[in-house]
Amino acid sequence: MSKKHPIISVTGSSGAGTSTVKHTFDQIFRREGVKAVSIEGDAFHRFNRKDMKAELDRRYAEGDYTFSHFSYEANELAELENVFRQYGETGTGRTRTYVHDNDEAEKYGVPPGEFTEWAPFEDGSDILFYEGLHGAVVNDEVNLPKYADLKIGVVPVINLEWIQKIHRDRERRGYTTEAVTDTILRRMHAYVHCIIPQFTETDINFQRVPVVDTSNPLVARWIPTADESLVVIRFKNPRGIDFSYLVSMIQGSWMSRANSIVIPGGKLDLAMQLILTPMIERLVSESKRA
Ligand SMILES: Nc1ncnc2c1ncn2[C@@H]1O[C@H](COP(=O)(O)OP(=O)(O)OP(=O)(O)O)[C@@H](O)[C@H]1O
Ligand SMILES: O=C(CO)[C@H](O)[C@H](O)COP(=O)(O)O
Repeated sequence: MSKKHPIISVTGSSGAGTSTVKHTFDQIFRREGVKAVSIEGDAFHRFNRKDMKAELDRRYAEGDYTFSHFSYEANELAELENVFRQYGETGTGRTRTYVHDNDEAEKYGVPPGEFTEWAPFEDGSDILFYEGLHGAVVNDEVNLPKYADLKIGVVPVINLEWIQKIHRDRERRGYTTEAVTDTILRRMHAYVHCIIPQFTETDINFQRVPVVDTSNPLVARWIPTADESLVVIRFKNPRGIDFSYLVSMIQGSWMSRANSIVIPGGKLDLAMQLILTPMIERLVSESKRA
């Protein structure tokens, strides 16, 4: 953790909604005059698309069916930890972009499935914002929560997460439902061993829960809307959280546990603003005094 150069990490599985949550953070940063530099977690994939397929084929041939983009070994996590550590110490660092589709290819001038060159963060930032798969990994090699000052989990219930991923990958990345289903299945081992353990490290988890039937996520005609869902917001350390204020400000919310508040899905943006704005303000004001 760093008082001088704070880091916020937002972790979620593929399709969980971390990019969507980033929009809310960007609104808070803009309103609070916070200059944030950001990392899109796929930048730290170890392989480009072609090499990843070759690696998958190699491992399958050896009988290893557990490898995927979720796996630790498929990502440069030691490099990510170095970036976190360097940013915490100096406010500098670097990142790149993994290009997923033709729209991004046009934007970055790099073909889909390839990386842009590494580039330094802009100078003079107040915060480093990470969103991706591995923002709170603790394993034998790295301890990312040690460097992140605020750790957020975006963890929709799994049927909803699959619906979101299927719709997003179909509409924005050109994959078929069958291809996305195969990807979900292939990633299951690493999902259990590499992704979900992070959500006990995170300070706050936002878990969207549909209140409509999602029994067969493979045939859902649309992603359950905000009004078709609730959100469970769990705080790892509830001390200091003014729950009575939150319940009074968020119409239709209630406490489900001493560390968890449940809100209507349509109030997620408001809840994030109410909860995160003071936390971000405190990180930045403390960094200015450090
Ligand atoms: N709170 C929400 N309400 C409704 N739809 C949502 C919500 N969050 C995410 N989605 C939808 O789910 C899909 C996946 O969201 P998003 O792209 O943010 O996921 P992601 O975690 O960034 O995925 P990846 O890590 O693979 O890039 C998108 O179609 C998005 O519009
Ligand atoms: O979204 C991802 C993980 O969250 C991966 O970056 C993505 O699936 C890799 O893309 P592709 O296999 O299409 O090159």
